[in-house]
Amino acid sequence: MTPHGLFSNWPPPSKEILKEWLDRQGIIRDDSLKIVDMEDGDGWRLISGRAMDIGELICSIPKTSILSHRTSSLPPLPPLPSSGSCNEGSMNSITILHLSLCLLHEFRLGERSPFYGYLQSLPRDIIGLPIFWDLPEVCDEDGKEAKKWLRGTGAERELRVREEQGLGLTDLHAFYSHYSSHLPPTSSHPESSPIQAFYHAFSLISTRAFMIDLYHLIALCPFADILNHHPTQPNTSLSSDDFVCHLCGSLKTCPEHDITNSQGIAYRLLHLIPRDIQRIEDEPQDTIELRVERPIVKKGEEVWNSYGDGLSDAKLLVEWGFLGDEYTGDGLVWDLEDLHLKGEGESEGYWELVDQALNDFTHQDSADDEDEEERILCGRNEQHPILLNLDQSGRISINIFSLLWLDQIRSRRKGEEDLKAEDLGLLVQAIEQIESIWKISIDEEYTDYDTLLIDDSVEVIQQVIDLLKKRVGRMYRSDLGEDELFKMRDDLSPSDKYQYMAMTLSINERVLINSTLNKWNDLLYFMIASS
Ligand SMILES: C[S@@+](CC[C@H](N)C(=O)[O-])C[C@H]1O[C@@H](n2cnc3c(N)ncnc32)[C@H](O)[C@@H]1O
Repeated sequence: MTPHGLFSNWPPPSKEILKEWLDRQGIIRDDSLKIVDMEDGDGWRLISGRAMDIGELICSIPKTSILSHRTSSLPPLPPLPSSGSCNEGSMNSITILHLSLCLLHEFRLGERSPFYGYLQSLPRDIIGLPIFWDLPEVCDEDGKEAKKWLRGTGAERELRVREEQGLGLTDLHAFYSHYSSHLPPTSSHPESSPIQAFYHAFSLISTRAFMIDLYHLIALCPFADILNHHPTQPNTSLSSDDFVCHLCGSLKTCPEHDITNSQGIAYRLLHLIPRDIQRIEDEPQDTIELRVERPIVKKGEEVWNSYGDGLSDAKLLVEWGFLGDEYTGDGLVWDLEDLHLKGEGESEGYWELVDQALNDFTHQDSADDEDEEERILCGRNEQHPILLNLDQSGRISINIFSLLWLDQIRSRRKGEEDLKAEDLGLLVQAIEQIESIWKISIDEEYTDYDTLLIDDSVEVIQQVIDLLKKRVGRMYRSDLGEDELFKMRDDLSPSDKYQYMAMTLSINERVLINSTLNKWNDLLYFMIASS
């Protein structure tokens, strides 16, 4: 049993109690939707009893029924003694930790919580997120072994990012040791709860809370949180008007807090077309909706949500505790330190140079370009233009190549000369040249190519190869081949579920890196042999 001390007298989760509670809250659901058990018996999912077309309503949830720090009865928190810097990351972490405390408070209230009908439906054990894998009392020996397999993977990086944002295990401890005495005693919990109770609440917030609006910030959305995530073909996503009054949460113009225009409409609504403003002003209540988007829902099949676009397996594992079956996301990501460019690459001037060179250079992914998958470099990521990654198709980002190439020019000149405008022109030529040599090498047509820039490019190719080798070399049991690893994973006992996920992630990343390494080695060999 999970040692959090919660739910000792609670009957098992009941779908009926949940449905009655949802009805009382005015949460509207399509009649054909059915809550059923997950195939492995661990949790629930949603099935549709009929085909549903695009635009049809799956559910509508009044914001009064969501569980946020605004709707919880936990008294407002006093400030942390030293909240340090108040950047976006730390605000985000405080919001998550605060809502975890609110949820724990509601659990401690038990049947006296107005959310009881919903709370009783939630998982009773701590969700085994990787942040807890080192704790045998939460994740047994399986977690400890699994943690080793995360070494060098994207999940290790995601865990580091979470720590930098103030969501590491030590942050959970610091927050809870400061605020646990702030939890009011309840009839079933007159004493403070152990840290494991806070872990449990945190694991539920990490895996189930959604961003709602400027007033509630993040919240648990009953019923909407039954939907599982589909990485590539979700049927729906949660929609909430987030531009509410941040003081009272009103979506329609609020006479008390809003600054209005001459027609009495709040400025925060003026980005909308008049028809939508009218709809908002006339609506009796503000709701969160899930509607069928693309593709349509099929009869008898699961209705899938999207927890976010392009979420990588590493992120899904760290924040939601599972792996998707399909590869999405940015692939493998490097930092400037990994490229030994921390100093230079961090300076804006350096990125400006790369930007200047690449801005006019069209090497963006385009669906109608048949050769796209055959390239050795991938274009810049629209959302993160300075991302240093290896994409899921085994292409190194043009940013990595560019930074290494400029660095190669600088080191050839031994720092005696700054980079010049002509160098940017040469960089673009080098990119085009690498692509065309790669194409010649795979087409096996031994055509002549211009050998200008070859020496520098060969150096850069060596560095890309080193970068990839180093990444695999850092992984746990990097001495083992892919076949041995697959066998080891498939021989695991069914109870070693964390090891299974961690090994799967680690093996998938190795397969991607090794296939990319083969391509760059082939390219290097071809260039040396044909020059
Ligand atoms: C918002 S809840 C969804 C409801 C969940 N099935 C339940 O019964 O509690 C998110 C959790 O569901 C599970 N989940 C969601 N999508 C999944 C998927 N595609 N495959 C496996 N598990 C998934 C993960 O455990 C995740 O942390």
